[in-house]
Amino acid sequence: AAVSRPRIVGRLVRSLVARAAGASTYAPLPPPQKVKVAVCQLNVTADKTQNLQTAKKAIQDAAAQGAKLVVLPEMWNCPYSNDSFPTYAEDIEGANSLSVDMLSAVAAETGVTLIAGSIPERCGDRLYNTCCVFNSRGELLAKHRKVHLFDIHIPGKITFKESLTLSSGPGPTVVDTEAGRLGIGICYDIRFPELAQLYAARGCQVLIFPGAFNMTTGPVHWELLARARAVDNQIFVITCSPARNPSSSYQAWGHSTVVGPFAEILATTDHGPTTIYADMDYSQLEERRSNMPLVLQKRHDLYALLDKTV
Ligand SMILES: O=C(O)CCC(=O)C(=O)O
Repeated sequence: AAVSRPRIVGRLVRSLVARAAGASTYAPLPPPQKVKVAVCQLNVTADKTQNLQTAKKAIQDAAAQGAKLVVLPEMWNCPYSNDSFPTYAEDIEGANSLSVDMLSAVAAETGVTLIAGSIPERCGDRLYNTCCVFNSRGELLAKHRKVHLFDIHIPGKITFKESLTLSSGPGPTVVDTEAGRLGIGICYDIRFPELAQLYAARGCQVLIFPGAFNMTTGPVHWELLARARAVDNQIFVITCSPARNPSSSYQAWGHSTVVGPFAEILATTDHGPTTIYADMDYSQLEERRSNMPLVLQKRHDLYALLDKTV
């Protein structure tokens, strides 16, 4: 039976969302020191009920393997298309969100911290591409609405305009969880280094990007961007894609990956449905940053990260 879903407003524990300033040195790191993460590269179909079942089983299996942090892909409950977003959208703040009910219940049942990829969110007359974060009691800790919409035109290759249906989110999302301090971005958000820098400056230990790159940009940019964000900020980076579904109009690149703070690949995969695991040791953050103290060596007299959100 589903865990009863208290009013989401009450569950959105905004006080847990770190609002610390974008300092020029890294903020102190909260516990724990080690976290096993599962990154679920789910097969996404046009059947929402099936997508929910697939996600639920993947989370349960990941928890049974000992994962404490579980990550789902971008748009895991619906096909990635502007036609689908309005149809599959749910009111996350409302009482009848099938996806949120399932996620909340399975997080509570398994006791994992759940970074629930993204789903199309309806709020009034707007739609957002939204990632929900649940704690091990199934409470919604935070939600990230994709900040940078995916509007691109590469002639003969790919044209996509999320802004036809979606609105962009208000800002960055830093969330303190039992699995550490996390900075959330969705797919295209990974292309903007300032967002990752801002998260690092606020003491995040891991940057998590549910995403669905494609067959044009995926092969060239997906891993490069994840490793670039990791090496620049000496931080863990997780990307989580849907599996490639041959019958889908949008061919996802797959290749979900976990990157360490030396930009080393800790776990990765090809494009099929699977779950990958990695053990993240947060003491490596201090080690890498003391071996190579980039944040101290920056020429703060020459340039600065301007955080306009505090
Ligand atoms: O940046 C890219 O190449 C792909 C981004 C994307 O697919 C998305 O933001 O959903």
